[in-house]
Amino acid sequence: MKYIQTEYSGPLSGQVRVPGAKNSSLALLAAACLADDCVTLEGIPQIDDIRLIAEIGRDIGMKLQWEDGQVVVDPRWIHSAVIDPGKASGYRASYYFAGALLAKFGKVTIGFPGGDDFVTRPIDQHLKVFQALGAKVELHKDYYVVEAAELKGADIFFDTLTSGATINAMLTAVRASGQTRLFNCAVDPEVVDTAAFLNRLGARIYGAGTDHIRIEGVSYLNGGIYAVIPDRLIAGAFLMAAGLHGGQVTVADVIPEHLGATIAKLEEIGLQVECGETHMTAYGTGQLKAVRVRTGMYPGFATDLQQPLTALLLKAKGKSIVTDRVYPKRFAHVPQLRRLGAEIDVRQESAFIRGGLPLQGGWVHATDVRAGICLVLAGLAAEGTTSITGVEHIERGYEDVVGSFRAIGARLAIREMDEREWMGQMHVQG
Ligand SMILES: CC(=O)N[C@H]1[C@@H](OP(=O)(O)OP(=O)(O)OC[C@H]2O[C@@H](n3ccc(=O)[nH]c3=O)[C@H](O)[C@@H]2O)O[C@H](CO)[C@@H](O)[C@@H]1O
Ligand SMILES: C=C(OP(=O)(O)O)C(=O)O
Repeated sequence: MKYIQTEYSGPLSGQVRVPGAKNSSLALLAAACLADDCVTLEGIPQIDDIRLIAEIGRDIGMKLQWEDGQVVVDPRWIHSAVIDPGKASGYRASYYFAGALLAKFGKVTIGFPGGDDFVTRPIDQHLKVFQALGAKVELHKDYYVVEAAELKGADIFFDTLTSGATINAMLTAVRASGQTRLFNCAVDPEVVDTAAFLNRLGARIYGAGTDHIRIEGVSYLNGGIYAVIPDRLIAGAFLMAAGLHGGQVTVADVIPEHLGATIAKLEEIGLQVECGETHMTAYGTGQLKAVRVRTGMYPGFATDLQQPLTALLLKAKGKSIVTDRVYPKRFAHVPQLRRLGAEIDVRQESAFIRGGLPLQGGWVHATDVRAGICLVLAGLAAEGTTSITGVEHIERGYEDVVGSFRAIGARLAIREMDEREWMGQMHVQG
């Protein structure tokens, strides 16, 4: 059993190179299925979610080959649109294979999405897209089947802002006959990135990045080369690390505009943030202010950054309130932070944080990727040693979490324990 051990670390300073975005990469690799020739993707991170996609790809005949930091995808030999339910449920964004394979083959059988568990993560808007474009959806216990004799363009009004279903609608409609118009679309950078990639292959998608997207169906998509956008969520968490003890952290290879709401919130808390064209530096002044944060869909404050921000707010004297409007139950990190001495109450969709209290190291468990990063930050701020289990969740989204935090002076390591030690720990933790 792997765990991460962190030690109290003083001011964190240094530079981190930000890898390609997990959430875009998951969409682009499924989108690559739609091409009629080889596609080269640059910047795809080597994380567990991507390794799972490579396995799914192998099962269905789509080859993925890593060459000098690029992934070459050959979709010409895909022979199956049946995806093992266990693998599909091993990560969240398997629904993109549903859209892409339906578009290419007219039928797909696939397990329900897994990924981080925030109590409810419906996929009704994805299914609505498939049906609106002419497909029949059958739901079974562990999998669903989507089938269409022909996909025909349609007008689709999303009931809620969803980046996943907006992307999936583009994947499904890109080869449909006629015109598809999407209304009330998410405007996340990952939506724009997916549209830009498909357009590079010859798709005709207009308006991505606004709330209204128009897609003119095409019958053929070329191969091509494309670089995925940087991971704004990894970048954001490293900027927050600068605030823990008054350090200075530079994130390189980023698109600063993608982090507008994060910069504004960090400045409100008391950090200074300087932006260059492709890098950003956060300076912790040592004076942190308690604040109110409400998550929202892009360009609002990202739900994926509320957990790391909570770790920072534990250091800000006074009462902070973090409200998650996107995933109102995304607070599984809170009981873990309490183990380290944090005083946080969760009521409805908000965490009420009493900041400025000392934290003391202990054993904690990461339940999802960003909860894991929150615990790493809290562990670096806590006196003594903190041991974080659930590393597999962090590795879904981070290539080398230990190496990248060490690059800014953090004291942490990956450790292993055998089953007997683990059982002993479980006993101590109750
Ligand atoms: C792989 C991936 O890209 N994951 C990201 C993606 O998840 P994901 O694509 O699952 O999230 P969405 O953008 O779709 O979800 C946004 C909101 O819409 C709701 N909703 C979504 C789909 C649906 O069919 N019905 C519905 O009600 C969700 O419950 C949520 O409240 O965006 C989330 C919100 O920024 C991020 O936290 C995740 O990191
Ligand atoms: C929620 C996340 O991931 P996923 O949607 O893949 O579960 C995340 O990246 O924070």
